[in-house]
Amino acid sequence: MPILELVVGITKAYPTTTAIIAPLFLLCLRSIYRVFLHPLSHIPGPVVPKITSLWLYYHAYIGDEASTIRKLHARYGAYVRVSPNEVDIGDADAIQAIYVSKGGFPKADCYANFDIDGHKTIFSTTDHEHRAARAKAVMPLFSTKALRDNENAIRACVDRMIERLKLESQDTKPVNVLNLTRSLAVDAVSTHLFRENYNGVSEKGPNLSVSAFVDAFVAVGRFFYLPTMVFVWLEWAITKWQADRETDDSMMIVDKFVSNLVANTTSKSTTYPGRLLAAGISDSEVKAQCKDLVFAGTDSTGMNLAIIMRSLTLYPEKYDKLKEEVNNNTPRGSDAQDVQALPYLNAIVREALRISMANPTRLPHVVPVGGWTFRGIRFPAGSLVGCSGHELHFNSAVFPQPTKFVPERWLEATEEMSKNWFAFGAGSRACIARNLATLELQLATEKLARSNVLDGSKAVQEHVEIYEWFNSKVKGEKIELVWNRS
Ligand code: HEM
Repeated sequence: MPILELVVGITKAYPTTTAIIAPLFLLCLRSIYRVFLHPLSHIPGPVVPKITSLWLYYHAYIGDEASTIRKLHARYGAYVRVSPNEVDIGDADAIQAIYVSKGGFPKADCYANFDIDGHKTIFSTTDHEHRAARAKAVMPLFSTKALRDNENAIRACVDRMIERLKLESQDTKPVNVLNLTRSLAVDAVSTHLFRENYNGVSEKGPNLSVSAFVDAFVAVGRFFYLPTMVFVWLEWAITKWQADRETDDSMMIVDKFVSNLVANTTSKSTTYPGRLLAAGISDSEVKAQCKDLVFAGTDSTGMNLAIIMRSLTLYPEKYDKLKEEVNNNTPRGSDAQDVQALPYLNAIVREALRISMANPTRLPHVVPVGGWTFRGIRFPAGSLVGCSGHELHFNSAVFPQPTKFVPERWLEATEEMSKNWFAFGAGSRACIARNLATLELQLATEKLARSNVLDGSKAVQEHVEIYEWFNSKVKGEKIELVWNRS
């Protein structure tokens, strides 16, 4: 074995040089393998993400992942390799196989970074059976019937938010509507699913008390793709060295709220926690599942409703058209159509869900054993694939002037548009609460029109900029409107 003897000889003669050169040599070999020989080497993309996952970690962290990958799609086509083992797919026809058929491919391991207090949640679990037991228990609460039965209570939450908006709009100072819409979102979720109103709308301060808690979970998105071991250490270090009073207080408030909730719930109760307890889930896990709803239910719905308010302010002619539809419906009394049946109102809701980018990035799933072939392209078992709202919703071939708010486009929606609309994900792991979230948005949009509360409003920011994390974060945490009362 002369080569082996040569290597051993060199190592002994030059130990320091070998210690430096050997890892570099192995890195080079690994890079060559990843670029030219890896089972995903046929997928196009820039060289750096083919070689290292650090590229994806970096863009996820700084919050420009979705728009950066979008530029790559423009250059390389519908399939882009965004890390050594991961492909971003900008083709809505792939949704069926990845997310829908036979339950879709399993979620990627990195969802574990969204576990709460050491528990897998309905959202974070990658295990089909684990999810099924819990989802089956709570699913009846999200049915159209359950929502219809409780519509008046949700409507009352909307009414209270509009009253507060009216009050705040009397001031000459800008109103952060994102804070109000988040307050409504937490009230609607707690009222409907916990049968206990969190009552965020009546909080007087500039920031809702659960906001810092929600933002802490949103910020997990910066580290979404990190291996869970690394994520856990990083989170520990951040909590230790970057402790933040507001977040700690908010965490405590939410913890106390769900602890009381679970302590006062029996397994006979038909609420969200009651149904989970009846399914044999431990108290500690039920608390975590409820916290997950406070996070998921507050952030995305809040963001979408704030975008509706801002868009109606920016486009007064669309606001007038909405008012006309709603006001023509109201006098019909018991013959009035349900909000679900008002075409323009629903077009507004759908369009806001398209442009809001509440969840802009790829929803990564794992190609199962046996691999997957799509449009003649082979994806090996274990590789990660996924589609993103950013890529599908801003596809100008499907949505002309894609970043513009044009509800009218939904009045005659094409099949392509519906196929590319990915606001709630798709298939068995799509948003469990999409009916609830949609109803909240519909009722609030109706009330905005009926109350005339946006009359005379102006948008303060020219652009709303976001960090493109799994759940986007609005830079500055404000979407502001101002009323000219002079
Ligand atoms: C407009 C508002 C909302 C939007 C745009 C939205 C969006 C999404 C999306 C895109 C997913 C799929 C994530 C993935 O596959 O990785 C999802 C899942 C989920 N959402 Fe929502 N969501 C909204 C409101 C809500 C609300 C109000 C709740 C709770 C009350 C909620 C709870 C959940 C849960 C538990 C899941 C995980 C479902 C599963 O994996 O089985 N969401 N949501």
